[in-house]
Amino acid sequence: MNTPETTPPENVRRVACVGAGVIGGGWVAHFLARGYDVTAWDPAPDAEHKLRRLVDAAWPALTSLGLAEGASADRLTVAATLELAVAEAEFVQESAPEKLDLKRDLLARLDAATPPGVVIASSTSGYPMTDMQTAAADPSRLVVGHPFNPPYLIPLVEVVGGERTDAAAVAWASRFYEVAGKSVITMDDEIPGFIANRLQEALWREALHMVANGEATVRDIDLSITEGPGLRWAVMGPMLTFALAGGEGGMAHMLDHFGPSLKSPWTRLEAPELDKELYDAVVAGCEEAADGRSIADLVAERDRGVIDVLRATGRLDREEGTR
Ligand SMILES: NC(=O)C1=CN([C@@H]2O[C@H](COP(=O)(O)OP(=O)(O)OC[C@H]3O[C@@H](n4cnc5c(N)ncnc54)[C@H](O)[C@@H]3O)[C@@H](O)[C@H]2O)C=CC1
Ligand SMILES: C[N+](C)(C)CC(=O)CC(=O)[O-]
Repeated sequence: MNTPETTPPENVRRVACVGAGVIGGGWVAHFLARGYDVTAWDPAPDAEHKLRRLVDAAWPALTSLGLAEGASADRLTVAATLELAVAEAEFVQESAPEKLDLKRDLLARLDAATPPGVVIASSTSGYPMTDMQTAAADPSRLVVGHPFNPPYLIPLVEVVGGERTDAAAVAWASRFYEVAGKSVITMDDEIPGFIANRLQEALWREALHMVANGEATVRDIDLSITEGPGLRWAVMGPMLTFALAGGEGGMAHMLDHFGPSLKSPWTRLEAPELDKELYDAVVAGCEEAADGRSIADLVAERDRGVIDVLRATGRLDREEGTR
């Protein structure tokens, strides 16, 4: 993959974002705030309008976090074609809909149009790159770079290659994301759902079971995390958090004490049937929880809250590469 044309991660100036919805738009906002020139492409007729609106909505939060020198929303160009978007890119982030055939064809098209040696990353939430890279002429430069919503505030990116990805492309992408201000987990193996989504989906599956069985409301589910473990998880992960549950004895005492409860029939990890009743209950519960606030209101509220948490836990003061 490493050809003479490959720009060192530290020297990248121009990034292309292909697919500019919730996540692609969030990536655009992030890269602009970090001082990159960004070229975007999305086939939807109203995509440019929506993208610029998303960037404008995110900009106050990004300004309050601190923009990179020279960063400006004016450094966004919306290209008329995919080919024009990637023609001068030094890195490409694909964020098109989560459909395997579409990703396969799109990555092949991106590979054909992008200059040699340039790494192309997919935002996929769970497809293994091995399954997405099958139609590309040069699959060696294709990697997964899985972000979290919104990519302009949540630091984590999970990076992994496929069977035909060159290890150099994975290393390059991981370093590039670090330089671009993200926290990176690089995986050696293609774990289904990666790491964080596997954890989130387990929690979500249990939540849906409880709603389906009338054991908890949508509000109960959300409150149980925001007023409970979620507060600790922003500071320490579930492992260290539970180590503290063992007092002076730490994790060893915690396991001796509570380990046997692992076998208690608390969970229902089989996925519940997402039938109309459950679907309607979850949608109605979220509308009730929103209590009249629009999606734009909730996005602004979430962004303020995440920034407060990042600030309160000292993450904004750390050196380059942590956000
Ligand atoms: N929404 C989320 O919370 C997260 C989503 N992701 C992943 O990001 C990717 C994008 O998801 P969202 O932004 O949520 O979807 P979205 O539906 O908000 O945006 C998808 C965009 O892709 C465009 N599009 C449609 N066909 C296309 C094509 N052939 N080529 C390029 N663009 C095309 C659409 O016009 C739309 O603007 C998916 O792979 C998803 O799994 C990753 C992390 C979180
Ligand atoms: C719901 N989702 C699976 C698309 C979520 C993600 O992939 C990551 C996130 O933002 O939580």
